[in-house]
Parts: sequence; C-alpha cells; structure tokens
Amino acid sequence: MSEQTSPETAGAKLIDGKAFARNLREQTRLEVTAFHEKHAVTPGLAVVLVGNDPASEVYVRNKALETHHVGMRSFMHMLPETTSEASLLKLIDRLNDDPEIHGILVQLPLPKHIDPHRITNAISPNKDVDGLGEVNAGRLSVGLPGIIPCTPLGCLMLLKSELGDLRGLNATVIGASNLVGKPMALLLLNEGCTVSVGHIDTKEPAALARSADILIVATGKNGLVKHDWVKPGATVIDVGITRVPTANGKTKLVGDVAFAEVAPIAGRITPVPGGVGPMTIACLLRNTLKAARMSVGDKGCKESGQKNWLPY
Ligand SMILES: Nc1nc(=O)c2c([nH]1)NC[C@@H]1CN(c3ccc(C(=O)N[C@@H](CCC(=O)O)C(=O)O)cc3)C=[N+]21
Repeated sequence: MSEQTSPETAGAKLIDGKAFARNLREQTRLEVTAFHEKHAVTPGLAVVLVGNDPASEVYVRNKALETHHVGMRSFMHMLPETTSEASLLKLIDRLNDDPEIHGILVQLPLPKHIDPHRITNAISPNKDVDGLGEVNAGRLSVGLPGIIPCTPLGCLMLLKSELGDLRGLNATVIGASNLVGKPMALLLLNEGCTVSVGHIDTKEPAALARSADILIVATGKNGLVKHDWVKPGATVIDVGITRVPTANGKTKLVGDVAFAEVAPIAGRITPVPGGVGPMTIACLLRNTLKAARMSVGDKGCKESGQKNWLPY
C-alpha cells in the first residue's frame, strides 16, 4: 500500500480499506475457482433481510453483487417487517438443511418483535458466517478456531498488514457490542495486545483512548472521538458509519472519529467511507469460503489447521 497524505491529514497515513478489500476479494475469487475445481462445489451465501430499512437494502444488494463477483452463489431473502419470529426460524431451519448453502447471514437489527439472540443461535454454527452465535463467540473467547465476526476480522487484517506483530501494544476498543467491540477485544488479546474496553458507563473514555497505540472505535456516535482522545502517532480504526445530511441537501457517510481534527495527530487512520466497511464484506466472503471448506472437510486448507485463526 502506498503512503497517502493530504493537506488535511498532515502526518497521518490513510489506511486504504477499499484497496485492501479489493485484493482480498481477488484472492478469494482465485481460491473459489480452485475449490470448485477440486470439489465441484460452489460456495453459497444466504442473506436474510427483514423489513425495508433503505440503508440495509443497499448493504444487502452490495453483498449479493460482490458474492457473484468472487464466483459464489447468493440467495436473497427479503421478508416483510411483519414476518413472525416463528416463520423466520422456519426459514433458518430450511437454510441450515440446504446443502447448496454454506453461509447464512441475517441482517441486524431485526424488528422489535423478533429476538435477535434466538435468531442468531438458530443458525447452524458451521454456517454462522457472521460468527455471532454462542458456539463461535464462545470458541473465540476460549481461543479455539471458529468463524470470526467479519468487521473485527477485517480490522485485525488491516492492523496486521500495517503494523505487523501487535504483541505488547496497548489497544483500546471503544464500544462493547457483541457484533464488534467484544470480539475485537478478544482478537487483540489473542494477538498479545494489552486491551482496554471503553463503553457507555466508562468514566473517562478520552483518557482510556489516549493510552492506546491502537484505537478502535465502534459506537455509532458520529464524531465522538476528538483530537484530545488520541495519542500522537496512534493507529486509529473507525468502525462507525452514520449517514448525515449535507448542506446541499444530499447525504454523506461519517465515522465515529472527528476525522479532520484527529488525522493530523494519528499515525495512521481509516477513512469513512473506504475503510472498515469494504473489509466487512470482503471478510464475509472469506468466511463463506471457509464454511464451504469446512463442509467438505477440506484438509488442504489453512482453515482446517486447528491453530490458524486467520483466513489468509
Ligand atoms: N448480521 C449483520 N452483519 C453485518 O455485518 C451487518 C449487519 N448485520 N447489519 C448492518 C451492518 C452494517 N454493515 C456494513 C457493511 C459494509 C459497509 C460498507 O461497505 N460501507 C462502505 C460504503 C457503502 C456506501 O457508500 O453506502 C464504506 O464504508 O466504504 C457498511 C456497513 C454490515 N452490517
């Protein structure tokens, strides 16, 4: 990756998640071809969306397109907002039993009348490409191989490619969700970082953030992280993604980090858009390939080696 600086980002290097994700997808495409030649199996991903949140519909469409680009099959299920929990569970059962489907993703958040925990855990652990079910979450927490949630996995790939060995570094994760913050903290712990987790009740989040060599922010509060939250030279990974209106009546995506004031202080920083977002989708495709490999007991792949966490 080339050093990119601009007047607004003074010393900070932009971490180009978009370019990294493009390379990862290309690598995945080649591996999907080889996998198909060896096993005559095409990896298949089912994506389920309940309700019609316009932003979710865009992500879901992008996922379908990128799935095709890497040579996988995509199965879309767009269900009405009024779908009952029972009928969603029935669909998941069908997808669990369908041999053409190797990965199942149910887009979150779900409508209020559906218990997300029950849904996430209904997905077979072998097809849980979001890595959010109790089996995969538990395996991550005890240090066993499993399927790792896409966003934290993408963040870790960016960090390792930028910084190499992370052992001994101080990492602060702001946000403690099951989707990002908690698995991110566990991954960094497994990499040998000294990890702190800040959350809604943390008394001095700025001080906690300022102690970090690696700062990961996943709160959904746009512009939360100001210049005085960041240690000079730190690597900042912005997971937040919020659509805000602009002066000319359009909208744009912004992160949880106040980019213009933080970029001159940080050593490296991910932009929004073009940072973590594209990595999430690229990692979803990796996880789907991994699930397909597990389904045929492909011992020739790194994924079946019991020590290897990362799908590359
Ligand atoms: N079960 C589940 N798993 C998820 O992984 C999941 C989810 N539910 N619900 C919604 C969030 C959101 N999410 C994004 C993925 C990619 C981009 C992405 O590609 N963003 C582009 C910009 C896209 C655009 O311009 O609209 C970028 O940041 O550059 C964004 C957001 C996955 N999520």
